[in-house]
Amino acid sequence: MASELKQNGEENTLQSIRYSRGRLQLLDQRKLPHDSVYIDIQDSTAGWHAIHDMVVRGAPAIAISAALSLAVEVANLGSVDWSVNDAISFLQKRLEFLVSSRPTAVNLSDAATKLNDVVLKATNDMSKPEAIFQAYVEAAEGMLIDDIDTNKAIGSNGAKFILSQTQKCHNLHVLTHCNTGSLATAGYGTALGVIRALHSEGLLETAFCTETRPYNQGSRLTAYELIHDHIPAVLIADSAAAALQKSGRVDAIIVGADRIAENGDTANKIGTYNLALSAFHHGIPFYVAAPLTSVDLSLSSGEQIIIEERSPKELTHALGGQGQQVAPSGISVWNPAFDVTPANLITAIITEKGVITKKDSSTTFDIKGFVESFALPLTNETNI
Ligand SMILES: CSC[C@H]1O[C@H](OP(=O)(O)O)[C@H](O)[C@@H]1O
Repeated sequence: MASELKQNGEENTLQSIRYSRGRLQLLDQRKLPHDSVYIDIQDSTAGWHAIHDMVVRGAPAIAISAALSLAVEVANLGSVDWSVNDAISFLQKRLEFLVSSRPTAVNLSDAATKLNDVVLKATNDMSKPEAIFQAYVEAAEGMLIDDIDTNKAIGSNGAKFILSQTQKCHNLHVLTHCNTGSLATAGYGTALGVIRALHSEGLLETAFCTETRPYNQGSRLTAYELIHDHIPAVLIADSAAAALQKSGRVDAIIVGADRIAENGDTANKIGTYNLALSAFHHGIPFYVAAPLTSVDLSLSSGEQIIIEERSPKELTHALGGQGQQVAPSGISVWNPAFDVTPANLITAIITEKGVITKKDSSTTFDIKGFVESFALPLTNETNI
């Protein structure tokens, strides 16, 4: 067993997840950009709270953090007088509990389903609880390691495709929303990974990032990442995004995803739909960048995606609910954390396996066909 799991090989302040077998630390993203504080996560209960309270956030990051929180719990169990069935039941119940921490990002339930499959397969091959626990831990660790390669493939595919679609051969101005970088993944990022790839190829003039109220993932996290990587960046208010597009200073918009339905309808941070509507009006290409673990083929359209509603305090108090009260007591609040952008407003979906475009005059995507073309396991809602 690897005693020290090397992740992206370098210590940096953008590492949302720090892991070695038996130990998990999560960067407390609620304290960024001012303080870089890591919290020790001892078990799946602590993992659940870290995800629910947005210590860690971002669809891939919450899936990996959940998986690893149970891995450290298992690694530190010590000797238990359990049967094989006890071990399976324990893992399945903890995975089901972890999935309940946040409802919208499918990556979390996708990871739980895959880990459950690993556990059941291990049961067939081995007859000791320790062996089943070992199989679980190694599979969870694999998700951490694989994510960075996935994100770099998304970055490369996205940069090539965006360049192929624009008349400009450099000096691109790209607008992004929320945070989809190293802080939302195991490293490098998805939509922000595409921006990193464009920058590293010398193709990017400016990355515009929205502040992304009410939780300010853009002003607190994406701006932090862009400054950290010395990428030329401009922060704008969410409400300035349409005016910026009207000014002609945006060549493309690229966002992440929390759950993509079979037809390409995409749930993402609240405000994404606004951007897509404005992009459509201004004739600006609108791209979604996400790993295939963000696809939920069990949903035919975005109508069925559950949208998380978060605390009113995120609006009535500054700093996403952590600061002073700014709205009068007693005001009613509606605070959906995500919205759904219909496929007809999305130009293309950039994945680690390639870019999904619409066929002919279709207004929707055939994601099932894309996934099957790689003979990949079909992603469906968790079955645990
Ligand atoms: C690559 S992260 C995907 C997605 O997650 C973020 O939501 P949250 O910060 O609430 O976890 C945002 O919707 C990103 O686009």
